[in-house]
Amino acid sequence: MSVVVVAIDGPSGSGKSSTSKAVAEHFGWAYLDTGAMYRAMAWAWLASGIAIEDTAAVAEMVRRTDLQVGTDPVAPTISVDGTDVSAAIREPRVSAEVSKVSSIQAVRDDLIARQRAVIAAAPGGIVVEGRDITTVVAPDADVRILLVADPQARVARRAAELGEKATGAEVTDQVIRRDRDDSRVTAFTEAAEGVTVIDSTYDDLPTVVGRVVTLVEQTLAEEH
Ligand SMILES: Nc1ncnc2c1ncn2[C@@H]1O[C@H](COP(=O)(O)OP(=O)(O)OP(=O)(O)O)[C@@H](O)[C@H]1O
Ligand SMILES: Nc1ccn([C@H]2C[C@H](O)[C@@H](COP(=O)(O)O)O2)c(=O)n1
Repeated sequence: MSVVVVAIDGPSGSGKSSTSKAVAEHFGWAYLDTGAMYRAMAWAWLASGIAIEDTAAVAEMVRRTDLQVGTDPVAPTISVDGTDVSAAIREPRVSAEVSKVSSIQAVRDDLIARQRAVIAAAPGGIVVEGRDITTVVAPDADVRILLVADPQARVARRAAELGEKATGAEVTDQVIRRDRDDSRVTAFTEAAEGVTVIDSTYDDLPTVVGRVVTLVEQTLAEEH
């Protein structure tokens, strides 16, 4: 039996992680946060002392790094060479630097191969979220969604989530500047052909989850 793949892309703060986890949990499927993989490699790079300009050395470090990703949507985990970095990769210092690492093509090639291996090994189904899932990682996914929201809503959500852990300037940087940098290497600002756009600006999380679940159910019913 083949794996059901739901691919969700979108800008920072549009709700990809929250929505994907809830949809995966609803169906009893796995969940893959590809952004966490880039964050984990950025965390490793920050500890390495390698100059970012030496892209070959950064890519080699990534190639040698053991990355373990847990795909339980209720308790996703991620570790680098045996160290649990689940909390550390969310720190503002990682958010501020991750785009430098994720914009190195050799790093992307390495992580995309690992992402495809996780997808292929998923039992039953998997919800995969990121920036290039609908276009590069899994363009043949059963369901492909671009989850968007207005920049003001995304900044407000991130600010509420981080509270005193980040200043207003850091929040704006994490959302607006990061999207600008990330969109140079991944195409998540426009929906590719066959991708369904879901706008979460005015809908709360349960409503958005319900829309995705309905879309998945309709698509699977049409496939059979
Ligand atoms: N539909 C929604 N309405 C209101 N708040 C939401 C909604 N969806 C998600 N949120 C909240 O917005 C914040 C960002 O959501 P989430 O982390 O899922 O976004 P994301 O797209 O995965 O972001 P990033 O790509 O930066 O990791 C979280 O605090 C989450 O609880
Ligand atoms: N498929 C992906 C997923 C993520 N990235 C990059 C871009 C983001 O700035 C960074 C962290 O992702 P987030 O945790 O905010 O979703 O990783 C990418 O290039 N491709």
